[in-house]
Amino acid sequence: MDHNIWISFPKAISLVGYLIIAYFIHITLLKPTLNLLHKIYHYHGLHCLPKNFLFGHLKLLSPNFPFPSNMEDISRNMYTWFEQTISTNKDRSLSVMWLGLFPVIIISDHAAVEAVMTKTNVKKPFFYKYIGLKNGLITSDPSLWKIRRKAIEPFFVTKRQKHFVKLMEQEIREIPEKLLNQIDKPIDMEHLIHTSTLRIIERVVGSIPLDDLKEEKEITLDLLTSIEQIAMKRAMNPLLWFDILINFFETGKSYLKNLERIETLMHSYMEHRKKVITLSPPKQPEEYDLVHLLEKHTDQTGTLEELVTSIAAGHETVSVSLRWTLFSLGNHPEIQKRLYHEIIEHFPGDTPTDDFDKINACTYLDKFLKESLRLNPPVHFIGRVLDEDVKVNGTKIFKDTNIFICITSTHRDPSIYPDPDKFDPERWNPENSSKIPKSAFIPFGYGPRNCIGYRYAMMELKVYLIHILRKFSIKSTRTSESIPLKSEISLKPALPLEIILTTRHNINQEMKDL
Ligand code: HEM
Repeated sequence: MDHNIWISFPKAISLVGYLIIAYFIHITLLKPTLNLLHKIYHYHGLHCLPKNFLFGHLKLLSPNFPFPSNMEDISRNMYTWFEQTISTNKDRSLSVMWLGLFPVIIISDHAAVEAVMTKTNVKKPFFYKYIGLKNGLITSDPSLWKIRRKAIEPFFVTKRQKHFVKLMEQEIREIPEKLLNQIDKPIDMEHLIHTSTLRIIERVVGSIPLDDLKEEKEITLDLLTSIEQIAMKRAMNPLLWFDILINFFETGKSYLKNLERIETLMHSYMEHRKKVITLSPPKQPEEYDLVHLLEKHTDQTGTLEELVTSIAAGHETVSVSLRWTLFSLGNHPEIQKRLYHEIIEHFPGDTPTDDFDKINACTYLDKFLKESLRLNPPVHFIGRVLDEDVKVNGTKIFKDTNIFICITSTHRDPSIYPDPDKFDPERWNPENSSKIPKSAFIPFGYGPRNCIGYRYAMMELKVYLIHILRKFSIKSTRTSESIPLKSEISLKPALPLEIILTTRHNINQEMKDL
């Protein structure tokens, strides 16, 4: 009897071992494979561009696949892919992007946006992590996101915008002066605006004086641009999805090095900030920067994550929007004239533009900017992964599916925006705008994970426009339609947005000219 027990014990041990291995295989291999097969079967009937059975749309997006392609090709193809997919989907039902065998569901209809983007427990798709923002607000998972969002939200409330606008004014009032040697010839203000928006956000969130650390700021711009581009390259090539493999590619190596360099830079910004604050500590509560606030709620790692997130999210988006708004003005002299009138009525001569309430009284400026953000949203698609199944336009989207919301398409829905390609600020008159569903205008996202900096962004755009427009009249060298677009993480013009600035010597003369 005893003998039998001793024989069955090792057997029992091996049985448990087999069960553990079987469970492990089930969890790591079998379950995900079955889930994937189920999704492939479920989504294969949805609208999509012609695809390869195994590689899906990867060759369309990344022409050298399986080898890394040139970034310019990927970003242009990506935009073209979106355009063709949406334009061939007449009823705005769901579409699919097939990254190999992996489906990404594309939505654009405002009802679908409402169904997906109002969910709170959302994760971001896998490729967001390539942007290098770690657990910063944009990329963090729901549990950490809730804590950090609650902590950071007070920093961006309206009361603080009144202080931000004063800081913005300090930088932006210098811009017309800097442009004086560039008048009467075609220019793209990309570098000037890009540097300037970075200087402001670093001043606002990290107390870095506008003129300090010039070299570091230039390097930051280059590094963030390069990381954004490689992130897109990684997303479009499954071989680059694995951290372990990117080390075998030159771009992968330089990407990792760039991430390290950004971290080092953030440390040096923090060091510099310490010195600045010791020399001149903030006097009023509104002068406290974001780092002050973060230090109360998180450790040094968390503070750095949020610092780099707000710097990355808070300069390029504003910069691209501003370039588009100036370019659009240069193509619409009538709109420019009306805006100019409004601006000089509220801010004649060199009146400082740091009066929050007066800026908000410029209602046409607000409508004009909304129209510009509708037609040229700097972020043209955003991603979601839901933790529950959701029914969208009659089709079930399973939990854990990658979903892209295509903002450019949401903003050109003809049933919401008649004559959608027309640049028409009048759409935003109260009697018209009251008919536009909130989920149909989403340049700053929608729902709980919307843009935390949207008031800041709108205010900054307004201050820039007031300063530039009251000093210069603007003509564009091309039409908006002739500018090809490319899709990196943000949507960018693939050609310079050239404008010609002319000094407004004399207001009366200018009125006649316009
Ligand atoms: C015109 C300028 C801007 C545009 C078009 C824009 C657009 C967006 C969009 C579409 C999202 C949602 C992303 C998603 O759901 O995945 C977002 C999120 C975010 N934006 Fe902006 N943004 C702008 C300016 C700013 C500025 C100035 C800041 C900071 C000062 C900022 C900080 C953030 C942050 C931290 C998030 C993540 C919010 C969260 O998940 O809780 N953005 N932005």
